[in-house]
Amino acid sequence: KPLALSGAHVVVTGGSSGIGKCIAIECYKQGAFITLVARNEDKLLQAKKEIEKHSINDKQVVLCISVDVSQDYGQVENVMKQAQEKLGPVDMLVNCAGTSLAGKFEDLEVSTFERLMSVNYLGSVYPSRAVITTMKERRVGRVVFVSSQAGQLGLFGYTAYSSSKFAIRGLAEALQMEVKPYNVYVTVAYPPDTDTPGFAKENQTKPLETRLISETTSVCKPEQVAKQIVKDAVVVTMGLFRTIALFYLGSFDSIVRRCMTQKAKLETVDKTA
Ligand SMILES: NC(=O)C1=CN([C@@H]2O[C@H](COP(=O)(O)OP(=O)(O)OC[C@H]3O[C@@H](n4cnc5c(N)ncnc54)[C@H](OP(=O)(O)O)[C@@H]3O)[C@@H](O)[C@H]2O)C=CC1
Ligand SMILES: CCCCCCCCCCCCCCCC(=O)[C@@H](N)CO
Repeated sequence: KPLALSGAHVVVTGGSSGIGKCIAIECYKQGAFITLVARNEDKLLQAKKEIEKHSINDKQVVLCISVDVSQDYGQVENVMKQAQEKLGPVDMLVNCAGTSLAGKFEDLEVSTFERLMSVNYLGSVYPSRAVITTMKERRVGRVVFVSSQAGQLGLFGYTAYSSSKFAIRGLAEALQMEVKPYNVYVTVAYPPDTDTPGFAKENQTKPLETRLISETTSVCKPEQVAKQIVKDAVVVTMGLFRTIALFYLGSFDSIVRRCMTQKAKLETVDKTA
């Protein structure tokens, strides 16, 4: 049941920096083939070099693809095709590309709401949409979404960021119900503040209140956060805090499975008719 990372093709969006880069290293250390997706080519090449230091055999490859995951679905679909031609079908997709900007609601530009929703939300939809069909067909796959603690709690200064991270949760939970009968598993990570270049940049925009709220918890190391995310994706366990939801989800899952069998039956009837 756990996904074997050895020889697996893992795509990491946002894999050139911070948490994403550490996720790529973690998977590479376990023998995976990696595709890094981000915009800046220099940062991509730099990260590739760093990841390659952790190789465990001489067949392993790190492929770099420069694309904006939030701009155009066709573009994202194309680069996913390229990656699959080179390294085979994607076994695990990690949607880690994301960005943050804090500020009071009335101080944030309207364009910031649009940008964060595009990058954090649509930037997770597009790559996932591009690989899910093959995953379902192969009955193999893991899709990882990186939300945030601010994707569980709406916090001062995060009106634009939190909402984009809440959106990811809705997407992930609905998608999980669709793909579970195909042995494809969806996980969502809700990391706390983590010491990355993105975090340093975010800190320059934080209002005092946001900073004080953040300072009530400690800052994690990206290596540590990445390790947990990879572990949760490889060995999927249902979050038990959703005890009440479990009953409902279980019965909904059986509806989905029933429809799947029903459809399969109809298709055989069609073919034999
Ligand atoms: N650090 C933290 O405190 C926390 C972070 N998170 C989330 O974790 C994820 C990673 O964060 P972190 O490591 O801090 O971020 P970094 O800013 O350090 O790295 C972000 C990565 O995403 C890429 N990226 C950004 N925008 C795009 C885009 N439009 N298209 C393609 N790639 C893009 C960047 O490369 P490039 O700019 O070249 O495109 C880079 O590789 C984010 O989703 C963030 O919201 C969640 C909780 C806490
Ligand atoms: C059930 C959940 C319990 C949570 C405990 C509450 C602690 C809140 C402290 C502030 C957390 C802010 C996180 C934002 C991290 C982030 O995504 C940005 N840093 C990205 O750059």
